[in-house]
Amino acid sequence: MAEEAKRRSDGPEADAKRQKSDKGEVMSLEQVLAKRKEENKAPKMKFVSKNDREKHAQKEADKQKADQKKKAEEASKRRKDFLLQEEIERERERQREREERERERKRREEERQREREEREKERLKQREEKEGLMQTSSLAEMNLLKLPDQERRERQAEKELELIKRHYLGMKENKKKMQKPSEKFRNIFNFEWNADDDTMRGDNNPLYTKRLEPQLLFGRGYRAGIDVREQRKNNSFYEELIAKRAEYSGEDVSAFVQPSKEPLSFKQRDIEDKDINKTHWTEKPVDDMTTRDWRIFREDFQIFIRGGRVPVPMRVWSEGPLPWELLEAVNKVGYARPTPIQMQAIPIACQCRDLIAVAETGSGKTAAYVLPMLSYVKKLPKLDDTSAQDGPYAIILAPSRELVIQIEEEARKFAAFCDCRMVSVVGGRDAEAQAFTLRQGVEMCMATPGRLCDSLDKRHTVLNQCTYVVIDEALKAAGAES
Ligand SMILES: Nc1ncnc2c1ncn2[C@@H]1O[C@H](COP(=O)(O)OP(=O)(O)OP(=O)(O)O)[C@@H](O)[C@H]1O
Repeated sequence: MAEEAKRRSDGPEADAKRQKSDKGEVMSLEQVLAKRKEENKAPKMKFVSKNDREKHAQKEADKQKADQKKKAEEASKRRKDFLLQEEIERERERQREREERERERKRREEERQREREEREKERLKQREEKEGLMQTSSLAEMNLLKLPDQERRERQAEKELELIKRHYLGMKENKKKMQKPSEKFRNIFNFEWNADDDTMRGDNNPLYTKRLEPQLLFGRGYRAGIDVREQRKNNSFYEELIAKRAEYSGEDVSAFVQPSKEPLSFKQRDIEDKDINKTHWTEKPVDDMTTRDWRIFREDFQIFIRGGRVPVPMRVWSEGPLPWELLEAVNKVGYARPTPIQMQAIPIACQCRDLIAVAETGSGKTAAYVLPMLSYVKKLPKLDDTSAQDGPYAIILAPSRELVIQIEEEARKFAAFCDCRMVSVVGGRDAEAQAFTLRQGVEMCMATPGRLCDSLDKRHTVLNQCTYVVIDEALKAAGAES
């Protein structure tokens, strides 16, 4: 553009000169002017209809699209070629590795084969040497080395035949006798004592005239360390004692003498057992219940026990250890049968044994510990003005006020029948009234741990004679305290 502008500004003369220098010939001024006029002539305007313009635009767009498509195809082809090339390269690499591995395997195989062959050779060599040695030694053994060949072969065959016979016909070989060390040294320490030299014979010593025998009938007449059943067969300790007693005092002792039982045979015992086991526990009186029946009973009610000498459960209230007043109370309250926890826990608790009982909610745990507690308290002397100062006989601890009140309600159902007084010591109630009742004297006290400690601190009561403690929801109660 800058060149064009310069050319125009220079004028026709400079232009003519340039033309001349360009082509090697000089143009006339007119020619230059004509040419410039020609060049400066405005381009001829041409009318293009809208349709044509649209067609043109469409053509342009198609062209562009085709170009783009072509470019995309080319790029895709290039990419495919590239990937193909890469894949080929990779395959070549893999092939190379395979060949390498194969070569390595072959080399190792050859090496192993060589080693094997060497070992085999070595073994053969050793065997040959050994056989040679053996042959020489066996020949030497038979004194055949110096013999001529024919004779040696005959002797060797004889020897072989003898060996075969010994092996297959079981001919005995005289083994060399070995002497045991104990036999060897037996005769070394041989004390030649005279029988008269034995001082233990005690011909003269009065100590040994009567040998000491263990006191068989000491205590109950059994010797320790010897089977008791065996001893019992021969022992008449009690019979002798009873006979002596009868002789001495002239008493009738027939009641003490037990008729000896003839032991039953296993078969008889089986028959008896079967007869007893035929009846179900529901049809048996309590005295006929066997250990097996009690086991079935516990299984039926899902009672699981731990501990030693656990008393049998009560099947019905009347079979239990509760006094008649409490049985009447239970009847009045309307508890027809004991629940499983009551069946097992009441007989244990009535023996005043420590007990941990676990049962689901609403299974009658409260009655299971309240009834034995009432039974225990009932047997103790009634509290008077003096003994009331030593506090209650029994306490029940529960973690919450609501539970204590619930326990009190349950206990009151039965307490009236055995004239037992009780109080619940909980928060939210008149503390003075509770202290007053405690001082008046109560056999049973239900309390939350916190409030009971409070009462003890304030000297409302003491626990000088409390020997029966129940902790309901023990885990929670412990948690509440801590
Ligand atoms: N032998 C029984 N026969 C019929 N009802 C019973 C018997 N024993 C207890 N019950 C009743 O069963 C209900 C639940 O008893 P209880 O509150 O003692 O159960 P629980 O196991 O102590 O429950 P929780 O775990 O909530 O303290 C009470 O209403 C009680 O009167």
